[in-house]
Amino acid sequence: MRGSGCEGGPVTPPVVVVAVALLRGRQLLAARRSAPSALAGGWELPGGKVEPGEREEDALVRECVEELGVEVRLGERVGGDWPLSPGRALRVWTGSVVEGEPAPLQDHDELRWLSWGDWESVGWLPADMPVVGRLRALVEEGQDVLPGATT
Ligand SMILES: Nc1nc2c([nH]c(=O)n2[C@H]2C[C@H](O)[C@@H](COP(=O)(O)OP(=O)(O)OP(=O)(O)O)O2)c(=O)[nH]1
Repeated sequence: MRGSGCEGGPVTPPVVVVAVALLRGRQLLAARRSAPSALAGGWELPGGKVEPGEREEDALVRECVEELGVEVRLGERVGGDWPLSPGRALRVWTGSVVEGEPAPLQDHDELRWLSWGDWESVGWLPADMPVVGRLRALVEEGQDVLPGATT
């Protein structure tokens, strides 16, 4: 299109951080970061950066093995790109644990299954707050957000 005023160079794709909202019924797993110091003590959804050449969903399954020691099955995407710091985007899926019990093996010093009424009771990292709100709305609407959800 002429006259668009877009004079910049090629757009650099964002660094993608993937995270999973693990649900057990209406309980949500929150993880408290242990590092770096600027983020330590903040609560987040488990996950991490996608490695070069890696599929996003594969990265998320890998991170759950490394960080929590569990196998997960992913469900639906929650929203689109959630803003992080400039040049970074957070992409979130729902999921459920299919094998193992989550433990804070790496990057976290505490895990907590938050019951439905307590989802906002921890100090989420700023980027996660709207994600948690969106997820609550989806569950409230009765959307089937989990893979092969049973009761
Ligand atoms: N995993 C995760 N990271 C989040 C969330 N919210 C949020 O702001 N972040 C930020 C914190 C970090 O700056 C960045 C994720 O980086 P990370 O350190 O967890 O990534 P990683 O496990 O791949 O670690 P590394 O290999 O780079 O050490 O995204 C979230 O819910 N989950």
